[in-house]
Amino acid sequence: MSGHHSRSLGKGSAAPGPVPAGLIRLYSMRFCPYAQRTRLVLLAKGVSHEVININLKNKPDWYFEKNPSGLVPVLETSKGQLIWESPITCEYLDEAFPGKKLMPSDPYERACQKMLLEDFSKITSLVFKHVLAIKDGQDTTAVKAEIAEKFGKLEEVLSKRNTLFYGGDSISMIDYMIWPWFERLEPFQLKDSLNHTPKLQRWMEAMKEDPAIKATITDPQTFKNYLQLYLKNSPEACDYGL
Ligand SMILES: N[C@@H](CCC(=O)N[C@@H](CSCC(=O)c1ccc([N+](=O)[O-])cc1)C(=O)NCC(=O)O)C(=O)O
Repeated sequence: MSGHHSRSLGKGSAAPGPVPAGLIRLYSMRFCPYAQRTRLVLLAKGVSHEVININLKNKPDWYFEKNPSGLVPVLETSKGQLIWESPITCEYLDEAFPGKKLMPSDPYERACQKMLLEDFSKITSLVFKHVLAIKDGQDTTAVKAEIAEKFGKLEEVLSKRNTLFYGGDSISMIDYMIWPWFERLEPFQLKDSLNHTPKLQRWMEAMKEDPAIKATITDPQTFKNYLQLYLKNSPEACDYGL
C-alpha cells in the first residue's frame, strides 16, 4: 500500500501498465478532498491498493483515457475497469471488498446518508466560493454567514439523532464523505464558522481519533501553501512539500 505521498505524474510521463492482480489502483492528488474520500475508504477497509498521483495542473494526455473529465479520484481494477466520482468509488469499494461495511444495511438509513451527502455538496461549493473571495480580496461576510447556517443544520442532525457520528455511535460512510472539508476549515480561514456548533466540534474531535483519518491528515500550513500554488495554477502545486 504505497504511493499516497509519491510525486505526481504530469504531461509527457509514460502511462502506467495494467494493475497487478490482487491490487486496486487509485488515481489521486495528495491535497484533493474528493480523492481523500476514496483514500479514507481504502484505508478504513484495509483494501490492498496502490496510488498514482496526477499533476492536475499539467495532466498527462493518457489520463483522459482513465476519466474523460480529467478529474481525480479514479479507481482502476486489475480487469481494467474504471470507476470515477468520489461517492461512487467509495460505494464500489464498500460493496466489492470484504470487511467492515461502511454503508448501513437498512434502506432508510442508506437513504438518509445519501440525502445528507447531496445536501453537503452545497457546502463544498460555498467553501470554494469563500476561498475564491479571499483570493480576490472580496468581502466574505455573506458567504461566511451562509456556511455557518449550513453548519447549524448539520448540528441539528446530530442533535436529533443524539449520536456521536452521522450514522450512529460508530463511524460510517457519511462521516468519511464529509470529513475532508472539515479538515480544511482552518487553512481555509473558516474555523470560526463552528463557534456555535458544539456537537459538530465534538464530532471533529472523535473523527481525529480514527486510524484512517489519522493516516490522511495534513497540517494546516501545508494546505495553505498548497492552495496558494493551486490558485496560481502552478504546476508545482500538486507536489508541494515533496
Ligand atoms: N464530483 C467529483 C469532483 C472531483 C474533483 O473536482 N476533483 C478535482 C480535484 S480537487 C481540487 C482541489 O484541490 C481543491 C482545491 C480547493 C478547494 N476549495 O477551495 O474548496 C477545493 C478543491 C480535480 O480533479 N480537478 C482537476 C481539474 O479541475 O481539471 C468527485 O466527487 O469525484
